[in-house]
Amino acid sequence: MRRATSLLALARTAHSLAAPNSLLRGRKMSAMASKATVVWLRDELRVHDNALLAEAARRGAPVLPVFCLDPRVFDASAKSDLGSSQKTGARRAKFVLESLEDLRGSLKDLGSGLVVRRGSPRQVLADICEELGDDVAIISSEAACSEEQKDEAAVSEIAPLTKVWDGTLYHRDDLAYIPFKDQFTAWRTSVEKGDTPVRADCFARPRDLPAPPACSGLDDAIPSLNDLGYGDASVDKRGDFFDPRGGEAAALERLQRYVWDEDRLRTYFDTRNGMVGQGYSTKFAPWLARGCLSPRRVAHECAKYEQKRVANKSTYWVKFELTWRDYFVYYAHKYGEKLFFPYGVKGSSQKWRVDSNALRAWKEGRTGAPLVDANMRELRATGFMSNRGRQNVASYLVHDLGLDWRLGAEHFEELLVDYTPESNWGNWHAAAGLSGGRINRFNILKQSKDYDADGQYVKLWCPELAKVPAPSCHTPWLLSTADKDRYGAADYPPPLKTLGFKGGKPPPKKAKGGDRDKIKAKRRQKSRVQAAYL
Ligand SMILES: Cc1cc2nc3c(=O)[nH]c(=O)nc-3n(C[C@H](O)[C@H](O)[C@H](O)COP(=O)(O)OP(=O)(O)OC[C@H]3O[C@@H](n4cnc5c(N)ncnc54)[C@H](O)[C@@H]3O)c2cc1C
Repeated sequence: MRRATSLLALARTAHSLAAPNSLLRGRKMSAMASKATVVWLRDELRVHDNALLAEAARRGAPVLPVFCLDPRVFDASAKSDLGSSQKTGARRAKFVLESLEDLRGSLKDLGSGLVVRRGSPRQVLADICEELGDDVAIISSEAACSEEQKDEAAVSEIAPLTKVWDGTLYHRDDLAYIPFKDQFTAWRTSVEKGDTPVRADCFARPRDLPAPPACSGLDDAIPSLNDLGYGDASVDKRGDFFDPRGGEAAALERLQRYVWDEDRLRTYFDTRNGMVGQGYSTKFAPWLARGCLSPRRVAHECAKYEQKRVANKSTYWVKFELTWRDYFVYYAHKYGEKLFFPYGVKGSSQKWRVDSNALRAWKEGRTGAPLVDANMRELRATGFMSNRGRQNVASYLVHDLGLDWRLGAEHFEELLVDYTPESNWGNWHAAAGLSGGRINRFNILKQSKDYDADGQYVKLWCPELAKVPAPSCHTPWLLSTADKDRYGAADYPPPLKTLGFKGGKPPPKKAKGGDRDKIKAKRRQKSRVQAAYL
């Protein structure tokens, strides 16, 4: 049942018209009667199904789309909050610049344009409003995370700011009467049982847009990677994860290729836990993250596929995964700044260790745990890691090494091309057991056996292990020195943490007599067997 007609929903669709203030004095603050509408774009870099452009076009006044390259985010020297990583790595910066080029082309085709300027949103938008004169209104999406919300508050001081909902599979207004439940399954079930629709009326790609008002910057070149201080952004091709090009055009090509040309949607459920190659999962995430692709567009494509080819568990499961994505958006909305607190939303009492050597080894893929190292090396070399990999390396950092999860989250924030604050920090919360749910401590050896039995993945990213036969490539510390030399594995690092033993520690050497000792000996034997994979 659709809930958009509820009073609460109506109140929300009426938008939040923030009180204007002093930066532009004397301006008549009426959004509907404004002379021009500035569309402040962040992660909505597309023209299909774009709620911001639809709202601006509806108003009829000249429309000026603007993107701010904020040096606190898009600059090689910008640091993460804890200072442990870059705020945005080179590959994501490149992806954003490509997306902006693509969007500018599409907007021009619609009779519009795009201003891209360096500076904080407050500064850039104040300058633009000053230039445009009186009666300017601004439209943005409604951010879930605190940094972006602070920007919104600053921008609302400049001119009337209307925030519209954009970017989720399920529209917030349709969920108005479904209380957000902290556990994913409970929340998803309530959404599905409530028969919440994915809105069928995706905003159509507009045929044209009101022409932009005269404004400097409409024809200026978009800054280059070099201008932002970045160097090399190349991608290692070993993973066969094509170098993802930013922009809506590339996003729609990927959708076409994955769903129709290669017919992979049919088997997604069975392949999604893979780690090698471009086709085991959709790889939609980089485009979804920057809003080059709308999740509703993906859901509608899946529905079309179900009608034309087949409807099965796989075709449902992509929508299921997009529900995870929504869950973290709503989770971030619910918990605000707590998303970034060390002890999470429930005040966990876990103590985190500080060990810069261990952290460096994890980041560089030198922990001596092959599955972890292979994944961390792939991330560093490509800007991508499979979901299976992310779960494992996060669990290893938090539960095996006991290090502060926020340092892991910041490293991901730097490197992931598909980074979003909601999905990244939310998933790290889940990995660190901070959201009140079951704590998933992954057994790295079991995971290696289950998902990389032939060692293909580990050998791809850890060339030192390329000649070690499976399953020993997952437990190189058990090889004799002679075997290490024979297989060329002598340079592979020793393990930071012994895997395969309960609690990560080898059993004590001296056994005492009696029944209890027999049981302990049996457990030890089991652990060794697990370690050796027999
Ligand atoms: C520690 C950790 C950090 C992560 N950080 C991010 C992040 O910054 N950005 C991001 O988009 N995803 C993140 N994920 C979720 C997930 O790993 C990626 O979305 C997925 O691997 C991207 O590949 P894909 O597009 O091929 O996904 P598919 O398996 O094809 O899934 C389809 C889409 O569903 C969504 N999705 C799937 N799983 C999740 C999930 N667990 N949480 C949220 N959305 C999901 C994504 O939008 C994805 O593109 C993280 C997961 C973990 C464990």
